[in-house]
Amino acid sequence: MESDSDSDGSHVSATPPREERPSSLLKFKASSSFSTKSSKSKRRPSTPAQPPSKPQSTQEQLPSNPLCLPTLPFQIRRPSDCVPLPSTSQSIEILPAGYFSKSTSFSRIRRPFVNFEDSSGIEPPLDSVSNPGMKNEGKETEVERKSQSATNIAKVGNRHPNLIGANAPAPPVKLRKCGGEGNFVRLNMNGKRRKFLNKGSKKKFTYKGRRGYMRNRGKSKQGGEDQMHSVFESEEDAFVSQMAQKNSRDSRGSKEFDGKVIEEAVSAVRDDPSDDNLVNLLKLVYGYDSFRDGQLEAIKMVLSGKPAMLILPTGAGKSLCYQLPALILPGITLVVSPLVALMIDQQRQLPPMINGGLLCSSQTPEEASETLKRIQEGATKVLFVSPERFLNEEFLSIISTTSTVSLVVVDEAHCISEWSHNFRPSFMRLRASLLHNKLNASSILAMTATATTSTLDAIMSALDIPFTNLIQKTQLRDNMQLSVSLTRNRMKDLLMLFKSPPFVEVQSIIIYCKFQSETDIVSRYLNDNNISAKSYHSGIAAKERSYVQELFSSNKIRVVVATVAFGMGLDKRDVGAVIHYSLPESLEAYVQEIGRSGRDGRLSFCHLFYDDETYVKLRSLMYSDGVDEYAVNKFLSEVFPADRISNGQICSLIKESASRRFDMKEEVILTLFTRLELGDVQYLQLLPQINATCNLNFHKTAPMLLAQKISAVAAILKRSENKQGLYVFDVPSVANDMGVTAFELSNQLHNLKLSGEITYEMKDLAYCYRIVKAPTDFCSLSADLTRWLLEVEKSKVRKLDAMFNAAYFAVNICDKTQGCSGSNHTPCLQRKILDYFAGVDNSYFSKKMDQSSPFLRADIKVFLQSNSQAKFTPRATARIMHGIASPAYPSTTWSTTHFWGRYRHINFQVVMEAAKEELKNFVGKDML
Ligand SMILES: Nc1ncnc2c1ncn2[C@@H]1O[C@H](COP(=O)(O)OP(=O)(O)OP(=O)(O)O)[C@@H](O)[C@H]1O
Repeated sequence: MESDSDSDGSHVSATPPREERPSSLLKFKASSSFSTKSSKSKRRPSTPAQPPSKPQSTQEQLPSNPLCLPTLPFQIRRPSDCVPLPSTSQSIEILPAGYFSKSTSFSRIRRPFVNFEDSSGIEPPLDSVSNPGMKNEGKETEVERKSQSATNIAKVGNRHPNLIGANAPAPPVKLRKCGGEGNFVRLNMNGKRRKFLNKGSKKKFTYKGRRGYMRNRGKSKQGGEDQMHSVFESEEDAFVSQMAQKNSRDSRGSKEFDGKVIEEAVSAVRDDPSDDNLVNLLKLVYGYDSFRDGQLEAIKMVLSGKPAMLILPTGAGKSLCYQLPALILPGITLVVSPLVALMIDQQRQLPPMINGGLLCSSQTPEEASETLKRIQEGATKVLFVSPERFLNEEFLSIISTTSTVSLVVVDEAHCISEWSHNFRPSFMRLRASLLHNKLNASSILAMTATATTSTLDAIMSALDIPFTNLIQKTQLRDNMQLSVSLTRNRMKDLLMLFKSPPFVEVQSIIIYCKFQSETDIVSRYLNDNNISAKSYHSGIAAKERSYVQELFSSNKIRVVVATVAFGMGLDKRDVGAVIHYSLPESLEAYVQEIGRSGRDGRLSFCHLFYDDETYVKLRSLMYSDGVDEYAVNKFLSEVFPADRISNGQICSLIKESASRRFDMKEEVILTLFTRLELGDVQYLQLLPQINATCNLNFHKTAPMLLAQKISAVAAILKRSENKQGLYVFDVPSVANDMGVTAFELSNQLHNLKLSGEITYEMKDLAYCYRIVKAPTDFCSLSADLTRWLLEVEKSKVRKLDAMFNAAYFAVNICDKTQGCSGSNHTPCLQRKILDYFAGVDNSYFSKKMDQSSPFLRADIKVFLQSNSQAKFTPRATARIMHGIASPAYPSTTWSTTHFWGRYRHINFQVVMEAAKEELKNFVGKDML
């Protein structure tokens, strides 16, 4: 995305020197502030060079197309081509109740706020407190820091009360001496409740140290960019493991509580779930005097067995809404969460009398079986489980046969919806039918802080939650002061922000950047200016990340400069400011990220820098997941191979190579699979991913002799190729021949290995699925799937546009009659955010991208001619013109072309259309 050099034959360009910025954007008031730095000046001089090394052409690697794949490198579809297969801006007054508290935080600021629109408005740094963090960084004790922080906050204006609810600040939790074992209500194997034997024995509760959870997988994200999913389970690593171990060591070991008193309070609630009894239990368990807004309502709904949808702001206390019911309900509570780090954090925060467990795919088999054993023993009251694990047949059967599932909690429930900012295909597979039929779950609770109306619809219909059971409070806390400024020089402006009130006085700050490289540069710059900072992103070694988080959590460093990889699951209560160095990708992401601040209820400060160049770059990136019909068709033809389709057949698709062949990210492939499983017609059933290729070696008995005795060996010999003495075969194919599952075949191989007959190695991680009903009309199916994916892509672009619009509005359009002043735009940003969540269209600004360029077609032509050895689709060509890497066209190969990212400022769709026209001409000419 970043690179741009002249190095291939395509240096002969029809284009004059590149425009330095999107020209149409310049027409707008705000756009006068584009970075004046010429990107061209950074480029190497144009030298005739070799064309980029030949890419792995997606088409060349395909098997002959049994369906309607064209011979052209792109597809022009006509219905007759398809051969069916045989039968196989609102006013503040209308805002929701509770939107603004009577004492809104922004109205309490007494000091003038730094104004980035008018530098004359910037207050000089206060001499005495010019940068308290600078003096003793890493040396102050926590007490000193806290007292200084309190003084500083007081200097800024006032100590802000906890505005999240109507509650007074929470008193410290006082836990009494234990009168029983940790989990005073246990399940036996029948799922029935039984009391502890040592009830009332006054035995001191200690939390047993738990084993590490995850193996070190230390992967770094390709491309230097941390998308939200980069920190999800598939990429969890040693950091998570370390945190898990640390948490299990230090979370609960020293706490004590009076189990008998709590047990009595629980019994009282069971008999009569009145407000008084619940508040009494709240006090005993947490030490809090009252529930926050929405908590009591949600808890009562869950206790009454009704499915509930809960929308509360970040840091408002959603976790308590399942923790307390978990204590009261007889069975186990399952919490499905998208992020292992989040699960670990939530497990750590469980009160000591609630025994927690964790299950995720990155655990070792030993760790997972230990957790399962504890569940079977009834020793686990709340189980945090990743969706991948949750959907595993084995898990479902263990849970349903050994436990009573009282409650299933879907945390970050927006991940269920493809219209959310953070869609997870595995979440989409969580459905009410599954939860009820397979688990017999008594109750369901879905929770999120960020859901638009369409996301909400999707969640509630997937989980069968009626709208009467929606508990929705405002999606914003009002103790966050929101400011925004257009930046010409982000680095300089950032430093200025740090030197100005109120930021100069804030002790704990997170800066969010889009790219990993930015985090390193910014943190170095801050350190050079005596502000202690560390960078954090998924490319940093796990140990180092863990260390950075610890330094930050213990206030030994003032600033963490991070990508989105940091923060989810972070409940550091005293983060006083969040600065967005780059525009977030959506208002949902913005709300989540600023929600890391002010969790102690005090006023926090959130500043957003925006500039048009970053917006244009991000807008390009929104097209990196999209696919077109040509690719979907290829995908379908491999998933349902014409020669091998039979219902019930188990098949596999190797992830890495498929991703390159279809030029689709693995996540997109999984999304398609999910859609084929859960759409109107169920075409397939997804099975757990497996290593699909087996390399096997015989040791004791000759293969033919062994085959006479063992049917698995006979089946293997039939299907395998001999490669340098090794028998290489596809595991699902052999399993199909034998009429067993791949899992059963693996068990047989394992036994043969134990007997010394064979050794083997499994590789090539693959999606595994059972064909339920092969589609009869591939063409209309691929058209439907493509339409859906394009809608999802458009929705992502609209989200970014809405984010940009909000920032643009604040800086350029806001008339400051509603309480905004200087760069402080809390009222208007809050309104924009709430409008957005309520479904009010914010996308008026999206049309401002350039719609064309006189040189575009000519440049595409030159590009195609100079890379005639490769085959392109219109989308692949447009991606290169936008500088977007994809599995089949990686940046390592293609960023060397002169055209890489050259037309980023032109609407992607326009570039794609132009590419389509040129490809038609190009291929046509070639054929003459
Ligand atoms: N009734 C209450 N009174 C005082 N403090 C509370 C209350 N309920 C929860 N809290 C505290 O609020 C903090 C945030 O809670 P929690 O982590 O559950 O928030 P959340 O809504 O899940 O936030 P996020 O969406 O950001 O994960 C915790 O430290 C918790 O102890």
